[in-house]
Amino acid sequence: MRPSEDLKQSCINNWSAATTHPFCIELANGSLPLEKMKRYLAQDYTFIDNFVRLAASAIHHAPSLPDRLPLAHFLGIIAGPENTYFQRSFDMLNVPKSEQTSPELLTPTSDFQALMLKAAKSGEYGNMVAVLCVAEWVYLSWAEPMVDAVEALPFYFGEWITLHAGEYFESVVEHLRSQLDTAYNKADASQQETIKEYFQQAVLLEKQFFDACYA
Ligand SMILES: Cc1ncc(CN)c(N)n1
Repeated sequence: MRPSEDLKQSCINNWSAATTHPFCIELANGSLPLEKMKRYLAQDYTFIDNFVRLAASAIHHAPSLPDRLPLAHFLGIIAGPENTYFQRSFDMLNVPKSEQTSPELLTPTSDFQALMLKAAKSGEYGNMVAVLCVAEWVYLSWAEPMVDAVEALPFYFGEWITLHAGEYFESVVEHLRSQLDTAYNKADASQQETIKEYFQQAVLLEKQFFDACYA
């Protein structure tokens, strides 16, 4: 079995809770209360900031140019269409400027930021791709089955699904999984344990992030 699949199975309960979360189900059927979506968007925009920093660090530490380029390309999507999605959604949902730039952080948001910065500062590529892989793979897993619902949804729900589904996004997740598989296979037993801890902590935080925004 691929190491990434083994890692996922090692925390399958939290994985399943995150990828079938009522927040995602209600987003996809259009019944998610707008106050919850606004809270989520404001928290997630701060998540994106540290995600970009972690991805930049992973690009720097990747073993070769072919390993670097897919993530570099994906950063362009985050800086472009994904960033524009947030701006358009903030406008449409009347999220105040102060909430857009400096919301009071919920505990899972600050814990996730700390984990991303810790992974970046560790200087270990395996730790970095463990966290990045979880963040995108969890989103592919919940969003992909929901794509048929998109047409009937307002853009602030529908585009959040399409940004995390489809052939291109699948290729991003496949890239992160194969980078994680390789880094894990090359690591010694103690480094493998550390990679596993990052992976499991990131899955737990994905679940807690939805819990906190949905509460
Ligand atoms: C918390 C979280 N995790 C993952 C993603 C996927 N881009 C996100 N936007 N926010």
